[in-house]
Amino acid sequence: MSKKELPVIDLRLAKGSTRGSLVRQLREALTTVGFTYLTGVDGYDENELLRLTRWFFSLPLEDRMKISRKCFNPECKNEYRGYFPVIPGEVSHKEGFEIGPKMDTEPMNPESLKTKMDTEPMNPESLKTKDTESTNLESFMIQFFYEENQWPDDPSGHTATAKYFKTWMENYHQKMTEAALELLRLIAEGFDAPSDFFTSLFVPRHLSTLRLIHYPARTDAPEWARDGEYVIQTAEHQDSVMLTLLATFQQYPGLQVRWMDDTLLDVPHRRGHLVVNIGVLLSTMSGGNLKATRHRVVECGGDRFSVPFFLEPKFDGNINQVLPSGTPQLTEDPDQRVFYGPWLWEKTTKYAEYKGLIERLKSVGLN
Ligand SMILES: O=C(O)CCC(=O)C(=O)O
Ligand SMILES: [Fe+2]
Repeated sequence: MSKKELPVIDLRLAKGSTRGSLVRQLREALTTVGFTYLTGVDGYDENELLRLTRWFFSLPLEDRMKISRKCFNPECKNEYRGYFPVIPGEVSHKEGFEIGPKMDTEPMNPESLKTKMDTEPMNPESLKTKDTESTNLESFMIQFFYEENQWPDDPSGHTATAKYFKTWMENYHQKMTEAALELLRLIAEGFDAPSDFFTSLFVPRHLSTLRLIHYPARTDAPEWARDGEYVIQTAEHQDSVMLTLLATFQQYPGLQVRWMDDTLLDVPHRRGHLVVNIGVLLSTMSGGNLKATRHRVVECGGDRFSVPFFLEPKFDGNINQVLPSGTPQLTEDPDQRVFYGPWLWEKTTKYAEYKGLIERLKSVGLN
């Protein structure tokens, strides 16, 4: 890799005799840089995505707060999916709206999933014993992660736009899921694993998250949110998930990726291209071969919008697996199942915003 810019992958090459070459290109990109541009995603419409994202954040704050997480507005019903406001005093300076997969049937019934999980041992590290308490906690976690999306109903006279927004975003979530699962098949093939090596982790009910982000301009950024000439909007980090498909937009640069020589590379927008990167979970499941590269967002002279899609397994997907030629890294025991849901719960509830929820659970004898 001579040039210092992200490689470009064209998903259209997955069809026909060019697939083998695409598999090799993808493996090279993701085992070195860990980031790539991705084009050729069927139906990807960045103009409409940006228009609707802007529309959402132009709604009165009062309307957005009606569909926020409970920790930001006790009157809301949702704990996990929905709007989150800017938190003053944090380096990460953004508001967002998080959307899970569309629930095709009824919302998840914890009993049906639990019956299935009871036949498979849970990871003792995540959920100590199978006594009543932990079983109740398990039910709570399932309901928490599988809660239904909430949507703006826009009482200010744009009801048709609000309906269109919901349908469009549900479809976009589905399209991103399909593209991400095709990438996982191509990745598996690149490691001489069966094409569907990862598929069972996602079917039938994965927990992937589509996040619309608005970074408001910060005119008076404090010293601790600066790095030399830059104002930081999202501190340097690795994504924790399997794969991220990030939509960026022409007017809003600001993404910087930690290159292999340890310098930070500006990643400009490319028309019709998403940016794909590996998360820690998939890196772990590849025995460290796929790189979960660090990246950050810096202010680009005003407001900024972006839309990452995070591919995540289902609640009872066993994440203690590794592609051929690697050893499982999550536990000492390769036969030990580690389910995604409880693993994610441990991580999610460490955030300050969930302190209140943990207190509530403790007060009723859970957690
Ligand atoms: O806003 C961006 O361009 C990147 C956001 C990001 O890295 C993240 O949400 O994990
Ligand atoms: Fe990220």
